[in-house]
Amino acid sequence: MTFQTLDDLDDGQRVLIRFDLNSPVEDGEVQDNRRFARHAATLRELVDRDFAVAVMAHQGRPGDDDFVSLSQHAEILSGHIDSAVDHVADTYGDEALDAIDDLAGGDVLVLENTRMADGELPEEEPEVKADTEFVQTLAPEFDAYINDAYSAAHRSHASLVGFPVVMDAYAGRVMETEYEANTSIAEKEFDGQVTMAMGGTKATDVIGVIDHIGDKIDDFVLGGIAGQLFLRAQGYPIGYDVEGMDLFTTQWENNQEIIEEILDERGDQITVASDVAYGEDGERVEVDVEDVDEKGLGIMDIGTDTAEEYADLARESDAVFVKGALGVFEDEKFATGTVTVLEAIAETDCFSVVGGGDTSRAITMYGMSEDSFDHVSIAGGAYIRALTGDELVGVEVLREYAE
Ligand SMILES: Nc1ncnc2c1ncn2[C@@H]1O[C@H](COP(=O)(O)OP(=O)(O)OP(=O)(O)O)[C@@H](O)[C@H]1O
Ligand SMILES: O=C(O)[C@H](O)COP(=O)(O)O
Repeated sequence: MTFQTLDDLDDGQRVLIRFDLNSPVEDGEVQDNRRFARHAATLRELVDRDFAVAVMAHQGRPGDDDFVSLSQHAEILSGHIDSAVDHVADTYGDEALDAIDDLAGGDVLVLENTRMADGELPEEEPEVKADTEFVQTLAPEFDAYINDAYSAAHRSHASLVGFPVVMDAYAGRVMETEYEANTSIAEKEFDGQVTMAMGGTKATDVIGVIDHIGDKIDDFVLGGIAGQLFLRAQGYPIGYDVEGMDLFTTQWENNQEIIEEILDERGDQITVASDVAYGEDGERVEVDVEDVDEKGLGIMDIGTDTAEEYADLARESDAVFVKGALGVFEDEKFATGTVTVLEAIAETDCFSVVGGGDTSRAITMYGMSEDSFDHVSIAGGAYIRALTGDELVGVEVLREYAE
């Protein structure tokens, strides 16, 4: 059985919804991003359908600089739905309960950062989370619980898994679309070539994907840190820490064995860069990997020939999945790899999914339209798990307790 959605819910009820509004915080300011826009669409529907809505979400992790209140998140959401969104600086205490009591149809209230609530952390079984005072106090205040936080659904925290055990639970619109698109790799049959372009800084994630779904993908084309580690494994003096960039040593130590295994068993499915780009005197310089003779090069992008080669492969593909940028696209000099491949995917009518919070930013930054892709995921860790076929506990509990 699958989960229930907003189509199964009668209008005008009192609902408790979980969003994932976890965002970059710069100098104390929460940065607006795609997560707000996506959840705002769900929220707009709930307001239009006259629901009284309380929102739960987390921001950062305890102890980190970005572990802040959700007051700014409420303001940003309000801007997106163009109607009032209140905030209460309490998670489930008296102040929160009073504010919930005052909610009428069409009202929206954002509760305080769920990770400030006793019982939200650590990760435990849904039935254990359901027994927390947090869940036991809030659940009776509402007719239904909605989980829209697909990108946090790999976490077994109270606000994500506890409520479906004790009350009617539904998937929100973001949960529904993300789930469908991200599991497509496991569930869809593609007629022709299936390509996966991967890069970014989290090489361990990328390598895990290759290891898990090698049978479903014809070609992996690599850039970013993972791409350089594969070049290192092939004997090139590439993929070593340079001053100011210590992304390689630990990820190499943790993955050397598996990279060598992958190259042994699936070498013909792996394509790495034949040329790369680095910075010198503020300029982009390109070099063939065969001509790199020192370990100290700070490689920031795949080269132009490689980018064209990857783009050609994308154009020939029936489906393309992307995780992680192929270069440091935030600097225009080093955006060639990422943008050339994304533009090729956007222009062809292959089935395409682009995942990863940072990577999906390149689409907006370089003037591409989200509509040119079948799906642009706002999830990082959850996207990876879905691609590898791993279950997401937040989704499983919605299914398990569906009526
Ligand atoms: N050669 C490189 N050196 C350093 N950083 C790189 C390189 N290539 C790509 N990156 C960086 O990788 C980042 C994106 O990768 P990341 O691993 O964070 O993946 P994501 O999937 O987009 O995000 P998340 O998993 O956090 O949602 C970009 O910000 C880009 O600058
Ligand atoms: O931003 C994310 O990937 C999700 O909100 C999960 O956050 P977490 O990694 O701090 O649990």
